[in-house]
Amino acid sequence: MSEAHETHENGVYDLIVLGAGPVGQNVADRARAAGLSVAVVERELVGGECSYWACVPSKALLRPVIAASEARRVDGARQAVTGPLDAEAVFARRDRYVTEWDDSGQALWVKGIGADLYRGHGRIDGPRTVTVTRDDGGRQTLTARHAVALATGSKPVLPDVPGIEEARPWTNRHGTDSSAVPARLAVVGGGGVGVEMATLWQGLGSHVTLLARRALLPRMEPFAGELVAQGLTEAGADVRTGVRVTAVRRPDPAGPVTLTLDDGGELEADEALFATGRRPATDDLGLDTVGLTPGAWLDVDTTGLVQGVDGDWLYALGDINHRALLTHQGKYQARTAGDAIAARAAGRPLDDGPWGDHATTADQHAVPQVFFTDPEAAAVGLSAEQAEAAGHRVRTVDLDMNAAQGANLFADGYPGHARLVIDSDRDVLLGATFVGPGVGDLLHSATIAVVGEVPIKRLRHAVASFPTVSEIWVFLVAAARGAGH
Ligand SMILES: Cc1cc2nc3c(=O)[nH]c(=O)nc-3n(C[C@H](O)[C@H](O)[C@H](O)COP(=O)(O)OP(=O)(O)OC[C@H]3O[C@@H](n4cnc5c(N)ncnc54)[C@H](O)[C@@H]3O)c2cc1C
Ligand SMILES: NC(=O)c1ccc[n+]([C@@H]2O[C@H](COP(=O)([O-])OP(=O)(O)OC[C@H]3O[C@@H](n4cnc5c(N)ncnc54)[C@H](O)[C@@H]3O)[C@@H](O)[C@H]2O)c1
Repeated sequence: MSEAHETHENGVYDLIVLGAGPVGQNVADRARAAGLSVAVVERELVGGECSYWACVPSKALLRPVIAASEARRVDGARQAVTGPLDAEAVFARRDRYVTEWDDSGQALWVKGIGADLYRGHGRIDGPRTVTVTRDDGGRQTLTARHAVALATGSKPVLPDVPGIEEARPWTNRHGTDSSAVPARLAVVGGGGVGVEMATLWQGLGSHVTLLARRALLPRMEPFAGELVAQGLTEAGADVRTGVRVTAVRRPDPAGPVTLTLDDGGELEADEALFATGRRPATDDLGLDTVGLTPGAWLDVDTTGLVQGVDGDWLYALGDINHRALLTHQGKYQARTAGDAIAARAAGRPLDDGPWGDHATTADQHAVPQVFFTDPEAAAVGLSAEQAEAAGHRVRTVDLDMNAAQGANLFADGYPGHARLVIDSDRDVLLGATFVGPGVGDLLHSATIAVVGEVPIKRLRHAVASFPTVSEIWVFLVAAARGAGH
């Protein structure tokens, strides 16, 4: 295998990675560990959207909101948490986690794994060829011996309604990098970004109105969105479902923004944050030079190879393949593809059957997700509706979380609910959903049960410690097996 420094001068690498978000970094790391030479191309900040305008700043900002709320759920601690959050201190905490939007540490990490970092906009220019255009207009051509991995992520979508551009709406960018609390914030969209942003800004002192076309968190079990809506309402937010925004206006650039709604009403706010979905960052990637459609999500096989491109050299990992717009799932795809690229480069056979080393089988069966709302909503695998739609014969087991004494000790009046979705034919879990304070850290137990296809009968022997929130498993499994077990 060639070393990076040998190839640097002529721009030839075993692997070229476009995008240095968490996904690009992981595929680079895995390929370097296997001895391949790697170039990483990044046009903005090394670390990507996740590090600077998505996962990391949102969770850095949300944690103080949730921590204060959790304290208020515990008698004795509640009396000590009386005032509002110190917003300035919360923003300072966020600034530390995003290293003041300075990526030099992450750039050093890329160099530390022995990859070469190219700063600029990367575009494919025919098979195995990438051009990098720097901010100063300078261009460089790189050639890949074995593979090019696209990991350029996604961008927010704004609805096509009159006045939207002039109204200067917030997206996830201002929603995570602002250091001022708007007195009134309209949040449009009831998916993950919408509910987390509503929780966060309401917690920091805004009066939030959340507008959603449908129920909140529509891809989860219905009770998840219902309990999250209830939590937001109790925190003082105005949650309105079944409503659409038809126009936006901000006549005075320094004044408020007004949203026109399809129920005939209007809503005035100081800022409007649109969390109305994502599109792939593939519009300016040179996809047309290899027969693909610019701006489209990229369809990949289980190893991450883009379908419809000859020669087994082009991979698309993370958000842009639309399998699961989640950092952890993208990193899993990146580790898998990095190993597959190394195996293909060395002429080794692939282990790409279900659950093999070179297969992203979990993308289909066991994607875990935690929304850091109050209460938290956590799910893995299929909801009951999704399992039935997929043709499984299913039964469900439902319990309020306060069936576990550990939950009550964790939070007085613990608000929460759990559901297991069980394959009636094989008696294994297809999915699990937990809603309640702190359930995010309960989720991995369910992920292991789903991935491991652990029979419900065997799960009886997975004893949860008393008195933890995890004890809900004991009651769920007992209910799943029926009386007498
Ligand atoms: C508000 C918010 C909160 C979220 N919270 C979570 C969470 O808690 N947990 C979770 O798992 N997921 C979360 N997500 C989703 C998560 O952010 C994405 O799934 C993740 O960032 C995808 O990683 P990626 O590496 O594919 O893309 P990105 O992180 O978007 O990185 C892509 C990189 O590619 C670069 N790039 C793009 N085009 C080019 C080009 N032509 N040339 C060179 N470089 C290019 C970009 O500058 C960027 O640095 C959240 C998303 C949002 C919006
Ligand atoms: N903690 C986490 O894991 C986390 C947090 C935030 C986001 N994410 C991920 O990031 C991705 C993007 O999240 P998102 O919330 O931006 O997208 P999303 O697609 O999950 O939700 C967008 C919502 O906006 C609604 N919508 C679309 N157009 C609309 C319009 N014109 N008016 C009103 N509503 C409209 C949709 O019905 C949908 O409910 C998701 O896959 C999400 O899972 C993850």
